[in-house]
Amino acid sequence: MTDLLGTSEYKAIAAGLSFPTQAFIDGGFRPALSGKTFTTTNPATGEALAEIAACDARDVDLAVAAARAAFEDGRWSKLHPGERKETLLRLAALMQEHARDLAVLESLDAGKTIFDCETVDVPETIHVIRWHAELIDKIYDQVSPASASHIAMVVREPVGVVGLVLPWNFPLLMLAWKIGPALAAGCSVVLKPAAETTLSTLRVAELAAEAGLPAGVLNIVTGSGSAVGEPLGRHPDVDMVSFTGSTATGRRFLNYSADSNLKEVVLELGGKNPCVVLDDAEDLEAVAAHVVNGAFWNMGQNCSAGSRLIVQRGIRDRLLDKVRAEAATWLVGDPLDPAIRVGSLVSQAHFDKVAGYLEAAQSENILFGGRIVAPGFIEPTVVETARDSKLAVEEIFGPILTVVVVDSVDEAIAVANDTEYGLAASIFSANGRRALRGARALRAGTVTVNSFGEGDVTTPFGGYKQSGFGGRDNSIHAHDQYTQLKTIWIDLTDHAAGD
Ligand SMILES: NC(=O)C1=CN([C@@H]2O[C@H](COP(=O)(O)OP(=O)(O)OC[C@H]3O[C@@H](n4cnc5c(N)ncnc54)[C@H](OP(=O)(O)O)[C@@H]3O)[C@@H](O)[C@H]2O)C=CC1
Ligand SMILES: CCCCCC/C=C/C(=O)O
Repeated sequence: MTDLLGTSEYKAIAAGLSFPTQAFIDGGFRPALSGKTFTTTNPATGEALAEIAACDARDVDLAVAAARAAFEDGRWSKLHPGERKETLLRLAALMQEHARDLAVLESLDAGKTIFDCETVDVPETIHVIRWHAELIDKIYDQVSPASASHIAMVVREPVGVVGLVLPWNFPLLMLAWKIGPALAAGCSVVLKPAAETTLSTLRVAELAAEAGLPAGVLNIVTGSGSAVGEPLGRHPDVDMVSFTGSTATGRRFLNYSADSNLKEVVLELGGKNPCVVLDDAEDLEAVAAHVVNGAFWNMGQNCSAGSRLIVQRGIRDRLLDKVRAEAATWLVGDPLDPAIRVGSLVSQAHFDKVAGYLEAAQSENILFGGRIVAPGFIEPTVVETARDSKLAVEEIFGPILTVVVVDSVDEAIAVANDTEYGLAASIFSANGRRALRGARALRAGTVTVNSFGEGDVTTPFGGYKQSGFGGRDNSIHAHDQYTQLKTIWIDLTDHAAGD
């Protein structure tokens, strides 16, 4: 467990931080070709943090060309897997050395609490990079059951140049979920961080260079979705794109692919994830802790947030008392105060969007919270509502939990599945058989029983329905995104000898 510092010590670290602000292309930091920049701010204070290179399609072209050259000459793609592993382990070690600075940088840039950055985002990011590094020299290819006169091999090859487009809610962790397997597999990467949360990504690029990652293998093109994300999605020399973000933007990437070179597209999209509590659930304090964590962790800015509580009527009152008590312990305030669990929403624009939902909640039955604490800061809010209300149906991506009361297990599952999304779900019951039947009936990529969570790096993460498709992040299956299968048939017949 990380030893946390005091707020003043974190502020002192923040004041002394240094970090790159230019795009990272072909092994070096450089301004946008246009010379333009954009300002990134600390959403918790509104203060400007840095001017960052505002790249466009011409910078994307440069980065893709660098990635292509690196891929084709094999400086990374053809290295022995064990050598790639050593480089990635050096990167993980450097990130560990600079873990505290990375945590503070992430907190400043995204409004995330230092508590989460120190205890989850940064340690988990390092763990994920290490895990994929360790995996890569342990994956074997296959020999198929062909006849005695043939050998048929099935070998994995890196896909080539991959475009990775990241969201702003877990900037470091999503970077690790994507570059971990992509680099381990031998691909070259052109990565676009979300404009709001670029700084930690650039710092990792700096550390990657220090770790010995060859030039051109990891390129970071900074800028907006329209100026950088779209040209990357449309680029004819990008072999695949792995995207995490909204369903609307994911849809665009399919169009970009269809309109360009039919690049592979892997989408990890939104969610409106149900948390089903059946009336035989036990230890309601523990259940409430999971419910509150699922709904309010990272200010609810989590595609797998348990944002819909579906509770059987018989247990409603007792559970909601516990949920209220638990939510009251989630203090809202300065993200650099380690006692704080609810920091700032990521940006003014996102705050405005969530505040709109809070406004809509005022005409519903608010059970807890419901206030804007300060610009950017919304207190955890629990609101009872109809199953088809706007609040219960749309992805809010903020600290607002909806509660829908049901009368039976079948109704609970029906309400849970009545959504266009299918990323994650939870079910709570003391009866193992009921819980497992429910787990099988819930249409979601990850279902947790008597807990909330996304699993860990060992288990695949991705969605059913409009929560995404094309592959999974995390686990050995993540490598499927970044490799393709080649069949090599060898005919052993010696025609000259007649056998
Ligand atoms: N699944 C998840 O984890 C996430 C879901 N969301 C959901 O999406 C909502 C909107 O958030 P938002 O930031 O707008 O999410 P987006 O899906 O728009 O952003 C995700 C990434 O895509 C980029 N992008 C945006 N527009 C385009 C485009 N036209 N072409 C190519 N790339 C593009 C963004 O760039 P840039 O931001 O720099 O412009 C960012 O890097 C949230 O309120 C939430 O509901 C948001 C983030 C993560
Ligand atoms: C420690 C696991 C954290 C998982 C966060 C998953 C979020 C994904 C997303 O929002 O895209």
